Amino acid sequence: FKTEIVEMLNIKYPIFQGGMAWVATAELAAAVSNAGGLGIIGAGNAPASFVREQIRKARELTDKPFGVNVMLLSPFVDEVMEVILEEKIDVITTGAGNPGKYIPRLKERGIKVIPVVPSVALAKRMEDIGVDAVIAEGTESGGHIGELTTLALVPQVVDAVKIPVIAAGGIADGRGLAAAFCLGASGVQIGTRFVCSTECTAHPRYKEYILKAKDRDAVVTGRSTGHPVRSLKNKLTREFEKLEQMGASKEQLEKLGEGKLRAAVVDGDVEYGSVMAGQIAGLINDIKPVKEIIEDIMKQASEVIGNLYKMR
Ligand SMILES: O=C(O)COc1ccc(-c2c[nH]c(CNC(=O)Nc3ncc(Sc4ccccn4)s3)n2)cc1
Repeated sequence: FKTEIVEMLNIKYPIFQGGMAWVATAELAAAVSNAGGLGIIGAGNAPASFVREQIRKARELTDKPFGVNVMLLSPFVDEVMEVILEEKIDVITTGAGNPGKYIPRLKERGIKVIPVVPSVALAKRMEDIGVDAVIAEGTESGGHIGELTTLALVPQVVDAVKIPVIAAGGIADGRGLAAAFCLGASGVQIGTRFVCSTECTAHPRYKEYILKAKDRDAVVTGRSTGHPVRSLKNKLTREFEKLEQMGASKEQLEKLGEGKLRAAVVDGDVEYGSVMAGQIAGLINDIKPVKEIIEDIMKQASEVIGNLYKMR
């Protein structure tokens, strides 16, 4: 599948690994890049020193291209961008905001910028300011989400912009990759599926909780704060729902959510931590090496597309 995005980034397969905060460390990103996808280090809310260290570690583990995801709500976003400019990273993705103010300096360094967009309007604005591609992420995704589904958002973004579109949200196997191609995407970004990989450094209890999840367990909390987040049902989400029903303030709700992703990913606190995962969690029932995950996706996508062809 030699798509535009494969050519642009000099990768083998049109598969990005989501730059998930706390989860997407150098080990996971390097494994994905070594397997032919685009591994992406998640900067999350971490300071510049952490990001520099992860980049150094990734460079020891792979000589393939890899990216860094900049979470634009991070208090350290400016210093993290400085590190990215200094370290001459090939490509960055961005999330949870508009990277507009950083584009000129990134482009002059030849760094490719691929923002996540939750709407057609933002996709168009991003194309106008010169980004290289967009990741159209549906509400099925884990973590901080928009309102539109992948099936509705992706074709509308594809029709609205000329730059390549990566589909994200609810994709975890070859059927999802084949579906994304049918909608006009040049590739996919996958998150939850890569959490359940051997090389992922998230706590084993976090991975187990995803394996046990069913289709309706990935619920949304925090809509009233303006930053809705999808995570697996547990005591924290029930606490969130109760507070929201009681009309708790934005500050109270954000206070409740603080540090909870780290508690889940690093300490394995799946009861009171924020076990961020997408609606596709119910499809994931095993922990496999990244190479196997990627090769299974490519093999199944070929079979599905072959069968569709025969059905004509
Ligand atoms: O016009 C604007 O500025 C609004 O623009 C946007 C609005 C939303 C998005 C968006 C949605 N999804 C993504 C990419 N995915 C994510 O960013 N997923 C995330 N998961 C956990 C995160 S940590 C967090 C979460 C909330 C509040 C504070 N910290 S970020 N970006 C991108 C741009």
